[in-house]
Amino acid sequence: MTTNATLSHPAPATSRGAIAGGIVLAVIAVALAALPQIMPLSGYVLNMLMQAVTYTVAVLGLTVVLGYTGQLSLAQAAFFGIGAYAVALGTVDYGLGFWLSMALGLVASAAAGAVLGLTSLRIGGHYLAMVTIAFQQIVTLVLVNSIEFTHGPDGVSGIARPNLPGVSLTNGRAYLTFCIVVLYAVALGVWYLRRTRLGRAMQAVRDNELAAGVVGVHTYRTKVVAFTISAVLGGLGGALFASGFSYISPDQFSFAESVVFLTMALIGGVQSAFGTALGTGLLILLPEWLRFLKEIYLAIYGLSVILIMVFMPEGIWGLLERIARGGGAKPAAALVTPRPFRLEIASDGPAEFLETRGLAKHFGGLRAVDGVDLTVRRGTVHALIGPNGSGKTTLLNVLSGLYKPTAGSVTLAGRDITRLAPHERCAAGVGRTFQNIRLFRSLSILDNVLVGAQRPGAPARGEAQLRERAYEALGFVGLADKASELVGSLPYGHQRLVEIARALAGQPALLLLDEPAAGLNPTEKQDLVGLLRRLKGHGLTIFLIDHDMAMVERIADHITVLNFGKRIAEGSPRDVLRQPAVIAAYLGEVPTHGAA
Ligand SMILES: Nc1ncnc2c1ncn2[C@@H]1O[C@H](COP(=O)(O)OP(=O)(O)OP(=O)(O)O)[C@@H](O)[C@H]1O
Repeated sequence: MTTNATLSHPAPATSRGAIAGGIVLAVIAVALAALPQIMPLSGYVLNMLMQAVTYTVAVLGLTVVLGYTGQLSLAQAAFFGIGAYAVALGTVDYGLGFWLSMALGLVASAAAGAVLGLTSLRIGGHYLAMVTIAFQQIVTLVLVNSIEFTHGPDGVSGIARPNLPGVSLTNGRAYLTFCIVVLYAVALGVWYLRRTRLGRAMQAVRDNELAAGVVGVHTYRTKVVAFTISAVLGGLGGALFASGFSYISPDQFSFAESVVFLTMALIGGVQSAFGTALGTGLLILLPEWLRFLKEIYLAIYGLSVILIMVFMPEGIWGLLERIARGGGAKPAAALVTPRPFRLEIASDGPAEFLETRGLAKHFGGLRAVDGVDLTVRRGTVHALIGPNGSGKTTLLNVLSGLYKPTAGSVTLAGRDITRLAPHERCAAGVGRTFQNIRLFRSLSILDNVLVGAQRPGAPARGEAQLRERAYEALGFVGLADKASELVGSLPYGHQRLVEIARALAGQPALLLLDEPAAGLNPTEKQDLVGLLRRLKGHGLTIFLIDHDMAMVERIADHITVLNFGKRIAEGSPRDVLRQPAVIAAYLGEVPTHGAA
């Protein structure tokens, strides 16, 4: 570990390929924006470009909700419809003007998106996707059947285009340029979002929701925000679309259109704003290019889509990125000398740092944890041991908030944390690692640790401080030079260290480790013991589960033994490991004396 407090700010590794790619993109972007002004475009081409641009704005919403946050939404056409009908009815029936109508449409889309996101509290995965389909169908039914309000299947015509101060957008070419500028702003925002605290939280939820909560991400709120942003973008795309075509009807916003939006995002590469734009453009242009095939064109179109999806699961953009990276070559490491690792742990408060009283967790009739009283003293290493299935991991899950206890209480530094959610416990100073490593696999090592550093209430604030903190934690575990590598490319032992660094970056006061030595070789175990001793030296309280008795004996100040969910022994390693009840529990023999 470096002792001098020097930190050269980590510049993101920028390859020549990325710069070249950026220049190419910028040239294409400027050329596209200038196209309507410098080239005579037929009405047909103008309409196609208008559709591509307004659709892309809406499909970028899927990048946020599905690409970044991993939540499948099949209602994007419904939000597109809400935005479109707000502008259509607002301008045609109510004389509100474009801007006010659009604002109302965005508010309505945001509200509907937030409500959909709120349902994720009760349900998730496929069921949540079903709810989005139901919402889509409700919107379609309203558009078709509320004839008085929406004009029904006849649709709305004569939708006006807006004006900007000093600029008339009534001309189709001027309006297209305006839509392209809006698209650029949205695409830039979505691209940048990925690099922000919120974007990292979203990606953490996508990669591992359980771990995200434990490292301080408010997973529920993150999903609601993602749904809301996605809905607003859907509404914005729809509002621009309605004015662009001056006529809309319900069939343009049906479930089939939601599937088309989803296909566009997946084909291009849903995890990237550029990929989404590429996929949308391609799926609008492809049918036109294939028209010369006459009656078999639909079959070829369908086949192309299937082939892209099967052979490019990350989409076309994902493939291009992989090629640009040189077939998986490691990105250049940032030259960073981390500051020495610091932990700011309050030294006042009760010596009994973590206490459980009568803690129980039952799964139906199975008493996995059965009325456990536990006291972990401040600044000690406390080990929890016991045979397989004795309830150790369940106890740790109750302590970190992943399981609600059936009975009993948990107190941290005198504060009752029994009812707190995982992210709130993290904010209270509880960090943890998992028996089966739970990292955010598509993120870099640095981004994994940044998610830990940005937990609510952590001292690190701005992006620079967060990076500094993340590098400190990575330097402590000896991985600062690998920060920019993808976490999935690391060997198993190093992945365990990244999990520890992620927890440490959040400045915990208590670290819960679930079998940290599992799968490590003897040298790595030796290093782990050294690392835990150094952490103890920083005043951290450590509560760990492990099966390696030699390691536990070397590192632990105190041991608690569980069997069948009950505490059967407690004390110093020397005493506990020699107790007949403990030996019997491990060897499966019936003790001849009463249990401790
Ligand atoms: N989510 C769950 N639903 C039902 N039963 C569970 C659940 N989680 C754990 N159990 C059961 O609770 C008991 C305790 O399991 P737990 O994983 O806590 O044991 P452990 O001591 O950590 O075991 P190991 O050392 O093998 O990891 C086991 O019988 C297990 O099958």
